Amino acid sequence: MENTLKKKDTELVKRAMNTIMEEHLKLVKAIQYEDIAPLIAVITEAEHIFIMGAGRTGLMMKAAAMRFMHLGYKVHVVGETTSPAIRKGDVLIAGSGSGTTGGIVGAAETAKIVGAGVVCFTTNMDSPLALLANHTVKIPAAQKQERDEDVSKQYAGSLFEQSLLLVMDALIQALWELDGSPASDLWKRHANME
Ligand SMILES: O=P(O)(O)OC[C@H]1O[C@](O)(CO)[C@@H](O)[C@@H]1O
Repeated sequence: MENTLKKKDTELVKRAMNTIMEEHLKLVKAIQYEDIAPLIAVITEAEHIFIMGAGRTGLMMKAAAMRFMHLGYKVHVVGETTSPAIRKGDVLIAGSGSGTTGGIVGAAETAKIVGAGVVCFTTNMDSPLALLANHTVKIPAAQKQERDEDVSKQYAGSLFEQSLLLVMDALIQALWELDGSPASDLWKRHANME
């Protein structure tokens, strides 16, 4: 009996993983990579990179911020105590599935006022954040309150949040390839106090 249950649960988890992977395989084909390409110049030319996102979206953005630091960029996570003022010549990179999260839209407005660039990753091209941004990358995933099983069977913004990390990592991988530094150089920047 116990073994049958374990087998059933194993199959359940395996099926869930397949569902997620199938959603990603479909999503990566729908991404407009031409919209991501200009970000290579935007990021390499920025004096400081400011990273922002809320909730789970914010956790993915923080993971990307860490890699930008490993690559040697001057990067700040908006809201952290050591994050300075954004200025002209800097860029704000914001992730928001809905594109309506108040603090992020407010930060994008501030960035625009001082003359900094704004990049956003969102599912919603008509959102206030997308309309404010200089560069908008559409992640073709479900919005957090959209229950369209054809787009995603996962809860809320999960597909968006996972894809955001993958897209940011693809961008970071491309930046690393262009940079050409050996992994040992990046490794020196890893935190040695954790
Ligand atoms: O990606 P959005 O739409 O800005 O939402 C931010 C976050 O808000 C939440 O709804 C609650 O924290 C999360 O699910 C999501 O990651």
